[in-house]
Amino acid sequence: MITLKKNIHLITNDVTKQFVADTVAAVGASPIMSETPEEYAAIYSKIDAAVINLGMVNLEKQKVIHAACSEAQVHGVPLVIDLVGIHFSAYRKTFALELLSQYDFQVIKGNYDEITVLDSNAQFESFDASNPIALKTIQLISNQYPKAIIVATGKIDYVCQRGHVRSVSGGSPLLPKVSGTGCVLSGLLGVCIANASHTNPFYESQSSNADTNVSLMTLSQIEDMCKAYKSASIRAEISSQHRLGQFKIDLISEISEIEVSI
Ligand SMILES: Nc1ncnc2c1ncn2[C@@H]1O[C@H](COP(=O)(O)OP(=O)(O)OP(=O)(O)O)[C@@H](O)[C@H]1O
Ligand SMILES: Cc1ncsc1CCO
Repeated sequence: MITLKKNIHLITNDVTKQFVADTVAAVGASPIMSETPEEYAAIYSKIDAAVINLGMVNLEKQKVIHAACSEAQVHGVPLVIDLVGIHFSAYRKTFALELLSQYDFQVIKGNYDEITVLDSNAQFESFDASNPIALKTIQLISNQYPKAIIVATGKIDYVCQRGHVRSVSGGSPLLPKVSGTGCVLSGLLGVCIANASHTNPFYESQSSNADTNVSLMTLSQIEDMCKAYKSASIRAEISSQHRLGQFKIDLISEISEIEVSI
């Protein structure tokens, strides 16, 4: 396996900026955290993937995110969106749906509650990601966004595109006890999609009749990243002897051992 040095633009929330930047750097990519649209034309000519995290949006940030997504589409840069907290407010949900209707995201990621919001018929009202999402629901959502790979995280991660679902189980129960471990995964999915786009003609053509096999190859790469992250968390749990603060530190070290396949 080869790891390429990729530039990843990350717009994330204030709670997780450091954690996400550290883990993207840990797998050998370069995090770029700019929230200055004036430099996006220059930056996006050198970017390999962008990750948009909705954790702390406000009007100003909405403009920043629109500028980034527009520039990404101009330069053919693959986009990941992390739907942090969209089940909590109509404001955030409306903005998320606006982005999803205006831009093509290669990966749409959220915990069960966040992803379920994309199904207008869903009735979930639970606070955390402990409710197993119905497979039917995620398949339905993935059919609504056929160009995207849907990643619904929790005790089991579901990775889905056009009705093809892969499930990834395992992982440390300490993961949901550390704030930002979902944001970290979306950063890593950005690295993954940056490497996939390097060898994957799907992203060059962006045609609606893209070869299904190529698309499934990317689905497998995303699945592998989810698995690698869960495995890293188990190793961190063991080395930290279940001590939560130490677990977070050890998780960064274990993430640095992940090799990104291309
Ligand atoms: N009970 C669990 N057991 C094992 N792994 C879990 C469990 N819950 C979540 N995870 C894993 O933790 C990571 C974060 O998932 P989670 O669904 O908690 O994200 P999140 O709510 O988006 O987190 P945050 O918003 O704090 O970044 C994922 O890799 C997921 O697989
Ligand atoms: C944005 C945000 N709000 C509460 S915790 C957190 C970071 C994990 O998403």
